[in-house]
Amino acid sequence: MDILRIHGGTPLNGETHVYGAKNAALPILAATVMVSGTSVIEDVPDLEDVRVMMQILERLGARVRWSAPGTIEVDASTINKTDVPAELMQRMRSSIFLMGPMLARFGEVTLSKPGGCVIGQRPIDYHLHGMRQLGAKIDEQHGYIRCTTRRLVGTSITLDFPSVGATENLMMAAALADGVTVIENAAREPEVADLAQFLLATGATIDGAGEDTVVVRGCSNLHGSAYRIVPDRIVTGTLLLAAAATHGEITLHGAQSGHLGAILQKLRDTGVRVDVDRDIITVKCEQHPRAVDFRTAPFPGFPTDLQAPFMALLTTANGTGVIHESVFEARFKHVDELKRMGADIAVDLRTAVVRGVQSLSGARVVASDLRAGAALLVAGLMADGVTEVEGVHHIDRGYQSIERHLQTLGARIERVSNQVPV
Ligand SMILES: CC(=O)N[C@H]1[C@@H](OP(=O)(O)OP(=O)(O)OC[C@H]2O[C@@H](n3ccc(=O)[nH]c3=O)[C@H](O)[C@@H]2O)O[C@H](CO)[C@@H](O)[C@@H]1O
Ligand SMILES: C=C(OP(=O)(O)O)C(=O)O
Repeated sequence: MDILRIHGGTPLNGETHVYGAKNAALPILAATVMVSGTSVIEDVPDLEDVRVMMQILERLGARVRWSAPGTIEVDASTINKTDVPAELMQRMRSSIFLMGPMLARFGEVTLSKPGGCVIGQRPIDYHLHGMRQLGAKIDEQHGYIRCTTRRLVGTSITLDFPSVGATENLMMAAALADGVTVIENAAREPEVADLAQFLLATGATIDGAGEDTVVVRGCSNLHGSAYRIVPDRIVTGTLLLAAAATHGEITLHGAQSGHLGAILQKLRDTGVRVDVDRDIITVKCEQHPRAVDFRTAPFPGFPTDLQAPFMALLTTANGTGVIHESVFEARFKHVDELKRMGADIAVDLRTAVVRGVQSLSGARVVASDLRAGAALLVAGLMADGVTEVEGVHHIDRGYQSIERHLQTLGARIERVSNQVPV
């Protein structure tokens, strides 16, 4: 087992680049199964989830390889299986993205319940309901989900909640369906728009992705293309928060500030200085941050994936901040670990009240999920003394070589292998 050992108290300083977004790369890699010809996907982060997606594609029969650092080539013409192995399904939430594309191209797919961060129940009922509306037959038995169709037919689908995954899955299925599909109350996250851009590059016809009504005109064939993934707004936000929390100054290149409106505004509200110049964001913390309140919400609201790292910043802010988590019902698992480090946080259902303390003190803590892990890294970087973070495999699902990335910004952090859990 790996741990991350952090000697806290050193301000982050320096410059670095932001890499492509996990949450865009994963559905786009899944979408390559619909393409006749080779897809070349650039700026793909080397993450555990990306490797699992590559394994799934390989097990289905596709030819998949890293053709250069950050570039994955997929030739899906050799796919000869339609069962997604259950052990790979369980490794991440994004395995569910095989449903729409496989169904659209082969008329059948067998999956099981996806894994991913345990931050709530995370049902897949919107995905299943939408696929049925498009004409799929779905049998759920013994933990397997068997989806079949003679042909998918475009229709009108209204989501009960703007689910990112359901919007993406249905958009992919609709791209090869007969006729027009209209998805209402669609998720507006930038990763939805990025998936649509990839599909457009392959010849699909999609209007409105990134808005709340998406219109997909089905076509009979998608062709190979090269596509560059959008920068990761959650990694960008995490680094900005880590810099602010350590009272440092960093500059991020290749960032998309337009995707970070809510988080940049909240950071400014704490008194942190944020400067944006095209794709460059600089953050500088000149004074002790003051507490702010926020509630998470679908895009363009405050992203739930940055709730935990922002909470870490608030633990030592001046005053009391109130956080409401409206997207997932169980996304406060980092709270007990932050409290072990000296934070003063009270939780009532989906609301956390964070009273700023003077300082955090390093401790051995456990990351229960990806962004909880990010919060503990931020906390460890700002704490007095040494923090050791267990559960690093969660962090590796979403942050590429996190210790090396933070080291380039002056952090005193190392990965220690073969540790016995306490
Ligand atoms: C790989 C990926 O892109 N993951 C992101 C995606 O997850 P994911 O696509 O799983 O998140 P959703 O937007 O679907 O989930 C939002 C809410 O809808 C509920 N829901 C969702 C689907 C469904 O069929 N039924 C249902 O009830 C969920 O339980 C949750 O409460 O968006 C989340 C919300 O921005 C982010 O935190 C995740 O990082
Ligand atoms: C919740 C997340 O990921 P996933 O949906 O892949 O579990 C995340 O990226 O914070």
